[in-house]
Amino acid sequence: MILTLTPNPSVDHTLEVDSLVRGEVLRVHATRAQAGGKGVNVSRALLGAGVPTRAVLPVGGGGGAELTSLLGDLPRVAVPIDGETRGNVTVTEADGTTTKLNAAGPALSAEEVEALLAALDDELSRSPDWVVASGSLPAGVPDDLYVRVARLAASYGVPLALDTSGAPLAAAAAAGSIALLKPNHEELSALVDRALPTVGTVTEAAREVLSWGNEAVLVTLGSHGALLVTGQDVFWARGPRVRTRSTVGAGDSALAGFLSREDTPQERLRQAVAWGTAAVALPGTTVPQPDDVATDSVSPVTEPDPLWRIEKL
Ligand SMILES: Nc1ncnc2c1ncn2[C@@H]1O[C@H](COP(=O)(O)OP(=O)(O)O)[C@@H](O)[C@H]1O
Ligand SMILES: O=P(O)(O)OC[C@H]1O[C@](O)(COP(=O)(O)O)[C@@H](O)[C@@H]1O
Repeated sequence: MILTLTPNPSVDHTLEVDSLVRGEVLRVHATRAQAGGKGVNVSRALLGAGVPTRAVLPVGGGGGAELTSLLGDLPRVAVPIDGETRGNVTVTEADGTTTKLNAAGPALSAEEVEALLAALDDELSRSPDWVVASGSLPAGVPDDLYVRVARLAASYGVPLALDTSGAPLAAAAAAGSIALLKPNHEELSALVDRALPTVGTVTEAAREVLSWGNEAVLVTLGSHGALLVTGQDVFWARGPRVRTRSTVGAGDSALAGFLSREDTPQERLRQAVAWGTAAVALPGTTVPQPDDVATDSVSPVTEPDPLWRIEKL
C-alpha cells in the first residue's frame, strides 16, 4: 500500500484555448475541474493501476466539498480545516503549451497541522510500503514540515518519497533520511544553487544531495526524460515523442509509475518515464490508466555520457 500526504491539495480547473494572448478576449473550447495536488495525483494514478493507496489531505469550505466529490472512491483520510481548499488554474494551448496559476491555498492553524500529522502517524502505523509527501506547503505550515514527516516515517521504518520545491525541499533534503527525492531539473538547480546544463552536472548535484544522507534522486527533465541517481548507478531514459496536451500531473504520474511495483532501479525508471510521457498526452490533470502507458517504448541507458547536454536529450 502506498500512502500519500498532500498538505495543499486543489481543485484543478483547466481551460483549453487555441493560443493564449495576454490582454485579449479568448474563446475557451473546453473546461474541466479535476482533483489535484501532487500526492492526490500520485494516489489517483496508482488507484487506476490497481495499486492499493490511501491519501491523507486537509479539506475545507466549498472547495473542499468539491474536491471530496471529485475524489470519488479514492481511499483517503480527509482532515477538516477552517480555510478554503484552493482552486488552481491551468491554460493549455493547441500546441501543448501549458500555463499554470497555482493559488497559495488556505492558511492552516497550528492545531490543524498537528491533526494532519496525527492522521499521517496513524496511517504509518499500518506499515504502508511507501509514504509519498508532495507539493507546496500552505501558509501557516512551517518549512520544516517534511523534516517532521521524514522523522515520523523513519520511526516506523517506512521509506519516504518526497516531491516538493523551494525552502521545504531544502530543509528536508539537508536533514536527510529520504529514500527518494523527485525534483525536476529546475528544482534541483535551485536546491544546489547553480545551473545544471549537462548529464554530468545534474548527476553531481544529485550526488551532493545523496551525500546529505539521502538514498536516491529521480530528476525529471520534462521532455528530456529523467535521470535516476543512486549511490551506485546513474540511469537515464526518455519516452517517445508524443503530442503534448497538458504537462500538469506528469511529474506526479512519473512518481506513481516509479513506485507502482517493486523492481530494479532501471525498471522503476522505465515505468516512471512511461507514465510521465503518457500523462502529457492527456488533457488537464488527467492521470494515465494502464492502457495509456507504453512501457516497451522506453529503454533506460546505464551510465549516460556526462557530457550530454540536457537540452539535446
Ligand atoms: N513535454 C513533454 N514531452 C514528453 N514527456 C514529458 C514532457 N513533460 C514531461 N514529460 C514526462 O513526464 C516526466 C515528468 O515531467 P517533469 O515536467 O519533469 O515533472 P514536473 O511535472 O514534476 O515538473 C518527465 O520525466 C517525462 O518523462
Ligand atoms: O503544490 P504545488 O506545488 O502548488 O502544485 C500543485 C499543482 O501541481 C499538480 O499536483 C501537478 O503537479 P505536476 O505537474 O508536478 O505533476 C496539480 O494537480 C496541482 O494543481
